[in-house]
Amino acid sequence: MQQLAWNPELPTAMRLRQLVALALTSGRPVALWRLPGAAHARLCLTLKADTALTGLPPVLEPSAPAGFAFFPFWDSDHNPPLFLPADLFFDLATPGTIQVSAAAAVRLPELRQRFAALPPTAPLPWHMSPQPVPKAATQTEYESFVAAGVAAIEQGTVQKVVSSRAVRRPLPDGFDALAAFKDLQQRYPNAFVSLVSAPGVGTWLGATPEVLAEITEDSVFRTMALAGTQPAQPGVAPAASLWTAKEMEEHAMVARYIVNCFKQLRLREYDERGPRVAAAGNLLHLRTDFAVQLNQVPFPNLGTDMLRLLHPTPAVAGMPKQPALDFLRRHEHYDRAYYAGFLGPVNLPETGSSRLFVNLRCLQLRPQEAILYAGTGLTADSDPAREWQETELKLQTIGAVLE
Ligand SMILES: C=C(O[C@@H]1C=C(C(=O)O)C=C[C@H]1O)C(=O)O
Repeated sequence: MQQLAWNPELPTAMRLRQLVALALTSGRPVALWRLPGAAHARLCLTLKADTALTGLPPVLEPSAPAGFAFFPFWDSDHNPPLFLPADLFFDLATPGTIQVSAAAAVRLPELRQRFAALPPTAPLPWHMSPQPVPKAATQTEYESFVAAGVAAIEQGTVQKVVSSRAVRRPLPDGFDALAAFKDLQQRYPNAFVSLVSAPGVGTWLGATPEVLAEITEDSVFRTMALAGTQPAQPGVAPAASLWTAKEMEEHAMVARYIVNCFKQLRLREYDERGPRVAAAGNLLHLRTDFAVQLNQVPFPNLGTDMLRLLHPTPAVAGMPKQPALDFLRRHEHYDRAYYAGFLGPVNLPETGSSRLFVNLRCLQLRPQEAILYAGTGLTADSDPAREWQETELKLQTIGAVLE
């Protein structure tokens, strides 16, 4: 990547808006994200939309291309796996410059011209999905779906299944996805906040608490089991919260699944911490963290291999995986699309670092409305009305930007 000055006279917010406009007005994919705890967002823009259609899960080795992965829950023609190569990379921590790939360097004069010609106040033409709007379950429908899940658990078909639903909400007047992205960063400093827009795929906005697979700059692989939910109580420290056997069991299944993935690869040297209580917006979750020192184990492809084994985890699908997926295919009755898939930067900005998150607490943008998504892990003790209530609580995280 080559670093160069990019319209340093423009205020940062304007430059960000114009870079997004450059992508959207020319049919190109763009991703914006802010890592948990980070002060600044980043942007990755791909010059050729068709190069983003990889059809495969991303490779996390340092030799793999740098870019942004956007992977659906179910891999299909309707919801193709994307990898946005970073032709243009903009880090809002260093707003005076952008980084460009060799392919973009060749086209710089044209890109600069197009950028300069963009009307600064035009509304942003976000990419919209060509798929029909997913069916939104009523409370009665959702509760009977949950009851079917509990029955499947009682019959022994599955041990755990994660039911979910979509909700349609009108967009407030003057809704601006970039302003919503900024709002999410302020509201949820510890979430992974993202805004992804790609032709033929649509536009997704989210603030997720769940790491799927990370490789940090200091060569540590990390993943987490995040499951078990309750509302945060004002004035009560998260660590003082009480958890039921149902929630502990729901969580333990995810932790055991991760340990089994390590076992399948014959990796024994991992560090496991938890369960601890983690706050995410208005909710508390049980969380167990796993870490592997990559320079102390003979597994150079651990990140790539674990990613393929992990997704979809029992935090979003169920246990055992295949019967749980079969149950969802038969009973869920809507298209999750990229909800409960995963997303995040690979080898970006540093070669050798990747940060992939489960796409939760998210919405999909449509011309006049937003589709919001939420799910809950079911066990034999689940009560349908309470599970509905839990999805309502989870919807509040992303729903906050529509108020
Ligand atoms: C499925 C969602 O969240 C997942 C399910 C949880 C649970 O069932 O307790 C908790 C965290 C996430 O792993 C969602 O937010 O939609």
